[in-house]
Amino acid sequence: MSLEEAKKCAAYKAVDEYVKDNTVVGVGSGSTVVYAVHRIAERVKAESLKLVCIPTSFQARQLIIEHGLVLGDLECNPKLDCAIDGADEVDAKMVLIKGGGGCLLQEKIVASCADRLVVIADYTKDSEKLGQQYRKGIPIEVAPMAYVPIKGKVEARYGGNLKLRMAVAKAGPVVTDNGNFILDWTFPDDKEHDWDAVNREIMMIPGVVDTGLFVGMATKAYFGQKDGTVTERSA
Ligand SMILES: O=C[C@H](O)[C@H](O)[C@H](O)COP(=O)(O)O
Repeated sequence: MSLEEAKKCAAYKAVDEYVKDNTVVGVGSGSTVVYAVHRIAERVKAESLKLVCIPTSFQARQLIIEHGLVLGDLECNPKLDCAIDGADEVDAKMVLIKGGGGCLLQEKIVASCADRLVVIADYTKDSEKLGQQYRKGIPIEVAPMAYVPIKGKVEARYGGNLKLRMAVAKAGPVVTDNGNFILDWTFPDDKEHDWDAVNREIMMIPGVVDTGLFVGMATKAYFGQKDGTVTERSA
């Protein structure tokens, strides 16, 4: 079974178990979420579900519109029943790295408004420790004018290396949906990190908009496996 099939199995299971009638659902970003939106649309049609979908990115907004789902926002729907989102890595304590696709800020805001954050991923995201499989580092969204001082401060405090994420089909850096830059922090993996404390400290640096560390947010994770089964982890 392909990696895409594994993503699909996890996404379908999460949608089937968590999306209920008359609820407000957060729609995450990335490649795995595409399968979740397909499944939500199938169920809305088959079961006449009444849902309002809150996007976490331009991509998610497009997916909601393309599938004919009801698009909402936090202004009208500040409380969500659940948010379904992908992750770049999930550790044994359900700490997540997110933002590989640059969408961490809106994802974290939407997840913080949801009763539950449900993660959907394939088996390559399931790790004992962060950094075990995802080697691109922890994304940190920053105000463009502050990227050099932030890089220096995080490297001086924690070590490792922060790299400005560069665009692929554009000259210069990636600019997020919110007009910011992303620094990818490859952190030293020779020691244990208290990710809650690290996240709080980095968030205090002026110019840091948010980090891709999601600590104490996810309540459930579904990992699609090579054989088509889905394993689960709860917080
Ligand atoms: O910025 C992107 C998001 O945090 C994604 O949810 C994350 O990168 C996982 O994406 P994918 O499902 O494509 O692996």
